Amino acid sequence: MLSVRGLKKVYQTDGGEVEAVRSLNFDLRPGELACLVGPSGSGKTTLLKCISGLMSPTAGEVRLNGEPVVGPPKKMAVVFQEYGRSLFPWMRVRENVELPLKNQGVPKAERDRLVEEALEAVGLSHVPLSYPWQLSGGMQQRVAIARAIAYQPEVLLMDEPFAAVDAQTRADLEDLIRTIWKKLGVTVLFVTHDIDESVYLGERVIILSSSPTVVQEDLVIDLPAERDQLNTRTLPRFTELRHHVYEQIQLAKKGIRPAGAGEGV
Ligand SMILES: Nc1ncnc2c1ncn2[C@@H]1O[C@H](COP(=O)(O)OP(=O)(O)OP(=O)(O)O)[C@@H](O)[C@H]1O
Repeated sequence: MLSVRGLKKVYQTDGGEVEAVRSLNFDLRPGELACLVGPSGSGKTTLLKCISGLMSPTAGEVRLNGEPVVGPPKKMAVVFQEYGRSLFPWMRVRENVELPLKNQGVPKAERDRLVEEALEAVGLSHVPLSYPWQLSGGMQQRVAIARAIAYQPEVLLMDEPFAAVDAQTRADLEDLIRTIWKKLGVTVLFVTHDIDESVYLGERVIILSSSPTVVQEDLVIDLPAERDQLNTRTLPRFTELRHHVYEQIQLAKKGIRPAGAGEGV
């Protein structure tokens, strides 16, 4: 469904060229939930900007359902880390969720239904008339998630969406993402700094090398599909996978790449 081929991004700065991403190759199948981890500065945000069509790559391409991505695709939604800046403070919760649908020309009755369903899915049906600043950080991030899913995307990109919320809320939001993902069958690419989170959430973890970036490893997460915060995290296999991802990131930071890294799928 989503294909990244030979993706390269070089930024032009006053200090010269910065090669953020050298050559990235991977594919996401329809309905897959993949996490993306890598050392700080390895180009995760750069990659998401290229995938979402917000920025053009220097070379290579992104394809969605076979079509090259040259601008923001209709069937893609993005949730950013900074919920405080991504919601409009002068709009009520339901208006924030409704806005992209309005912009798309979705008729009023259908908008109402989609907004209601999305708020229900994230457990916020009781606060449609609140303003974002009247809600906790975790609730604001759930509004951002509701806005993304109301839009009925085929692909949901998430850029460290839970980095700014407390640990307990984070655990709840992780479970919310898995529930929504299963219910909607949406393809999710989830960027995180948190190794445990990547293993807990993903069916796959794509580990990036340090800059200039290639795929260090593309790891299948063979944990049971039914996951819960207590039992899954205490499984011996969870510990093994977490250990493995951690080790790869440490190697990536030292610039050590396993044989075959960067060759793609
Ligand atoms: N607009 C820009 N202009 C110049 N260089 C940039 C720009 N954006 C990012 N970079 C550089 O590209 C590299 C990758 O940055 P990017 O933000 O994509 O990494 P990241 O993996 O998301 O980082 P982090 O995990 O710290 O959020 C870094 O060296 C960064 O300094």
